[in-house]
Amino acid sequence: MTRVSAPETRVLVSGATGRMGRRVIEEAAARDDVRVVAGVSRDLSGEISGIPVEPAGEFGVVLAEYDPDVLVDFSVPEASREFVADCAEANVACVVGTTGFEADEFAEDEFAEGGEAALREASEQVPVLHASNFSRGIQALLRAVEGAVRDLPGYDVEITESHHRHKRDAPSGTANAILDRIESAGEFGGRVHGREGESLRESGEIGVHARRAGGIRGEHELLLANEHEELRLTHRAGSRAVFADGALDAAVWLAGRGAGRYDFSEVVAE
Ligand SMILES: NC(=O)C1=CN([C@@H]2O[C@H](COP(=O)(O)OP(=O)(O)OC[C@H]3O[C@@H](n4cnc5c(N)ncnc54)[C@H](OP(=O)(O)O)[C@@H]3O)[C@@H](O)[C@H]2O)C=CC1
Ligand SMILES: O=C(O)C1=N[C@H](C(=O)O)C[C@H](O)C1
Repeated sequence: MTRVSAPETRVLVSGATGRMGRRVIEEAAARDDVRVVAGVSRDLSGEISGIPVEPAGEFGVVLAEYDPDVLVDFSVPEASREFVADCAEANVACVVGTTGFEADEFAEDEFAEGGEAALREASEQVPVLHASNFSRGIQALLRAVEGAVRDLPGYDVEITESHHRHKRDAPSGTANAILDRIESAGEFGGRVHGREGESLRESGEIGVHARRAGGIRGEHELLLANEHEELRLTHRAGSRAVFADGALDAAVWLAGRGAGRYDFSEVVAE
């Protein structure tokens, strides 16, 4: 009997020369369900691990030439918006891992009702999945956050995230996603980013702290405390492979779906 295997998902990587782009290319090489057909970069024309890298400035031409099923984007917001708009025109699905968009651009209601124009518009024509964190552990953390906040009303809430010294945006996209979950699960005042000088903690505020040092891949801790006890929920990424593989899982899952906005929790649930 001849065994018919599922076709590989053809992936184009934007931000291909970056820490994540390179890792996506490396991880894809070890899988048989995806194939990176090309990467794009502003500066490099050549190859990364045998994969052709084409000019980002000719993105539309690259889409036509390589005919990918899915774009996997780990770049910067200003570039990501353009890539996604071009993909919508070319009927290419989009998995976006880039963070650092304007506050609330990607908040769930904002996306649906008018926040991030490029993603919203693209999702009317092609499937679009944006996640600030493609690790499965963070998906579990997000669910745990909701339960903890609901179960511990009135507890003080603080988030600390730690990343490598090259990270451009703060707080991290993941910290923002955790903040959104906290605020949807309970009644809180405002977000307070760091503290200095006269800064007595007010009831209901959520403290947010960003550390940048060395090569830390990504750590997020949620602390809930009252006078008598502390609960700490911590996630630590040991390698960028966890993000790259999650994004590739999302690409395989997204290929062939109808236009719309999708969430990484749907990928993890299957
Ligand atoms: N969702 C998730 O799970 C994760 C998300 N991230 C996010 O992914 C993003 C990238 O992270 P990382 O790989 O560490 O960053 P890097 O700085 O290493 O890479 C970013 C890449 O984007 C490209 N780029 C930068 N500016 C432009 C531009 N104007 N036009 C086109 N391309 C551009 C650069 O390539 P070149 O200069 O060659 O064009 C660069 O290689 C960040 O937003 C980060 O927060 C990171 C890890 C996990
Ligand atoms: O820039 C990074 O490295 C990471 N960015 C993402 C974020 O901003 O949340 C995810 C992960 O923590 C690594």
